Amino acid sequence: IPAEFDVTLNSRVPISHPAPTVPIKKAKVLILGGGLTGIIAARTLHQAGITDFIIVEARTELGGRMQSVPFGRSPFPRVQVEQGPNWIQGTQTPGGNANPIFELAKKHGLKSRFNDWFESLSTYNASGPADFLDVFGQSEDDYERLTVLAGTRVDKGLVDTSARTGYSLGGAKPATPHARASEYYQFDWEYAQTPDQSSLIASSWGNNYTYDVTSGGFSDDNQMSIDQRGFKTIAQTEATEFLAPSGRQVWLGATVRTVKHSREGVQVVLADGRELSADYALCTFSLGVLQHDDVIFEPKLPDFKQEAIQSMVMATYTKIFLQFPHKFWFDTEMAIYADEQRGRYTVWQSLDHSGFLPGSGIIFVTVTGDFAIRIETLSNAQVQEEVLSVLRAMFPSVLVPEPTDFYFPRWHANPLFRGSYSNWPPSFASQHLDNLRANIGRLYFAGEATSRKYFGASLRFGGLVCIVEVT
Ligand SMILES: Cc1cc2nc3c(=O)[nH]c(=O)nc-3n(C[C@H](O)[C@H](O)[C@H](O)COP(=O)(O)OP(=O)(O)OC[C@H]3O[C@@H](n4cnc5c(N)ncnc54)[C@H](O)[C@@H]3O)c2cc1C
Repeated sequence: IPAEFDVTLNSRVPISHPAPTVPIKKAKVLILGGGLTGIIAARTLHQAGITDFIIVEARTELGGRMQSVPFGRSPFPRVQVEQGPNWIQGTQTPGGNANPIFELAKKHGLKSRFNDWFESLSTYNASGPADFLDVFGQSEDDYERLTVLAGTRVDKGLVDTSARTGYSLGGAKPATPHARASEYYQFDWEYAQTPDQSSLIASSWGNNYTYDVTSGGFSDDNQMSIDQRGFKTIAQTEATEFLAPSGRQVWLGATVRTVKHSREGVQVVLADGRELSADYALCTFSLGVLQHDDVIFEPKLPDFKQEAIQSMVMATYTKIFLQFPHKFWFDTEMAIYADEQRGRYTVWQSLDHSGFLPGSGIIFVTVTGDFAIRIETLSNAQVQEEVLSVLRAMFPSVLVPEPTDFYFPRWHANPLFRGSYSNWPPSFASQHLDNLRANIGRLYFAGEATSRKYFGASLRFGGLVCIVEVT
């Protein structure tokens, strides 16, 4: 309380002095979170003629998990690398449905390139280069059988199982480091958790609705953004097309602490004490944020909602970027490293490649799931040492130099995300998804995790579904 308002501190202030109040900003709709879902929800409202909304975002820019960061040290120019999403997964087949992200990319002239995950691939183990592409080919067939099995179970009305059970029923029981690394590349690298931790049916849905044209998917291409404006440019440029130039519809640097909801409306209290109120609110915060109680709901969310929130998993997918004074690695786009320990620094991608960022000296390795959470507890120096030891094993005849730059984000610890994207565990029932999406009176929910077809690793348009009801 400022001293001039506090009668106990300053007796000259008359006792009748009005109590200090923080002005409440009123809007028709508050959109909580300025990621892609929040932006598209705002666009939907705008198109419906409702312009009295405010996007409330804690970060200093829109885009959410779409985050490009400058990376690299002299003598190389610094380049933008994507610590969040990188690929448009499934683009369009002639005459077929277009992935809405692909549409945005075309509209805003995103520079991207086809990324050949399956044909431009080198393989290594702890002794160096090792050709196990035949084993890898087998793992592609195993994954194909897995998705077919999931479809059969849905058709027969059978219950879900883990993807591990599905693999085993299909006869796939990887027993060697080569087979386990190949399976990891097919599965964990997409779902950010192991087959044991993932739903058979839901993981296959995600795959089919994205890649399989006969199941309503877009195409089997993965298009990688190499745009130096950052992948986020498609979200941010789209937003500037309809948001008021005055900036009144967006509050940046505004961290929500409390969401009070009632039959009359929704009131939001920010970390700095400012308050906003509205007739409706649409919460697009990540599943991880909801799970972690970073935001307090008053009254508490009902039991059915809390059960749904806690039943899904916010998985972690971490890219570790390294820059070296010269390129000493493979000329393919991708590489698999098969360690004795499943999932230990398995998937490598060269950015210093003619199709991507040639001459950049950059390579990155991706880790997922529990291993990704584990490295967040280590220091940068410890992780760098582990990664370098793997590179030395992969390239025994090379004197692997010290990197000129090294970086990885800590998605799991980040209070605005608490992980990278959602994954369905085998115990997740379909009803949980309905409950995750369900509104509580005037408080609506959207975002990546609330999408039945595209939860997890595909950019989400969940906001569209809920906002129709709001309008
Ligand atoms: C490492 C990684 C790799 C990925 N790879 C791909 C890929 O290649 N292709 C693909 O299609 N998808 C990928 N994804 C998934 C994709 O990024 C997400 O599905 C999508 O960005 C989710 O958008 P959203 O708007 O639902 O959520 P978010 O982007 O999380 O938006 C929610 C917003 O809420 C804000 N927020 C959180 N808490 C608060 C608070 N208390 N107060 C105010 N604001 C708050 C956050 O800052 C954020 O901006 C990846 C994600 C990650 C992290």
